[in-house]
Amino acid sequence: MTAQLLDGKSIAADIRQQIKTRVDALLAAGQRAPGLAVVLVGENPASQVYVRNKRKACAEVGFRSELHELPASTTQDELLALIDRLNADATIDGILVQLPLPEQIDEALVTERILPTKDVDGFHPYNVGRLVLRMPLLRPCTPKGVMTMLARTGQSLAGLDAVVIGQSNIVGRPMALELLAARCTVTICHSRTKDLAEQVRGADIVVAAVGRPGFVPGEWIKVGATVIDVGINRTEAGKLVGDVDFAGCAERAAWITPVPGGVGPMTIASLLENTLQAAELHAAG
Ligand SMILES: Nc1nc2c(c(=O)[nH]1)N[C@@H](CN(C=O)c1ccc(C(=O)N[C@@H](CCC(=O)O)C(=O)O)cc1)CN2
Repeated sequence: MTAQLLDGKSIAADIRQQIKTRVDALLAAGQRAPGLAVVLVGENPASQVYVRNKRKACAEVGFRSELHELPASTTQDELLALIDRLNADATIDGILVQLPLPEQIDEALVTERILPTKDVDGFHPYNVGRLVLRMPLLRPCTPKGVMTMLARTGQSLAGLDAVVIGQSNIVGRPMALELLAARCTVTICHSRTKDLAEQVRGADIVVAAVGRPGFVPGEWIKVGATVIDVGINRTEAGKLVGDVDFAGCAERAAWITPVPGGVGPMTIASLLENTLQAAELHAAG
């Protein structure tokens, strides 16, 4: 079997086109463009790429975005003060603080400072709590993008066995909640999981989000499974690779996401959807 590609780049382009159409309608109705504030602390090269890609996508769909670049030496209080100002800014519908943050800053404290209705990353406990309680509002971008990709396969997820490898707050844990809400039977695997290969071998859907290049070999994949690779690993040669052995997994899977060009672009597309949703929430008062 050679897997069908879940082409995140083209799915994200479709979503951007739909959003641009909705923004054009807002503008035609005399409303302002949605506004996104992007906060970047430090000089992490990967974060600089992601922030640039996010703002480029904003421009393409007609959002207004503003970049707040702070030095790596920024104190926690300085960052919290900026967030307070952005929370109070009525022209800002969404606020995102690019992660990771320098070690002197508590990411959880920063995340909780963002108004839940401006939390377009969906990381605030309020928004995660709503996901737990099946009352989703603003959903974490990467898991939301994965669900959009899974919908494109046309398969019903109800009753499927899903294995999520990785338990991070921004991917693994909310990913498991999204799959549970879609009525999958979900297993979250992590560094202490016994016999990981056996867990994966039983999965109809495998989401790899461990940050280890080529971690999931093809021999672990059930024939006909769907493989979602969230990994973004840069090799010594500077090549981007995912968390799965793509060639090996593609021989057995029915569907697979590429890296690059898979989940990454969908993360940004979901951010745009969240920002438009936040703008509509704010316009509704
Ligand atoms: N505040 C946030 N920080 C981080 C998030 C997040 O959702 N919110 N997620 C990740 C990084 N991330 C978003 O910021 C992200 C990663 C990758 C891509 C992407 O488009 N990747 C491309 C390749 C890009 C490249 O050339 O390196 C692809 O996979 O095709 C977008 C967003 C951690 N931080």
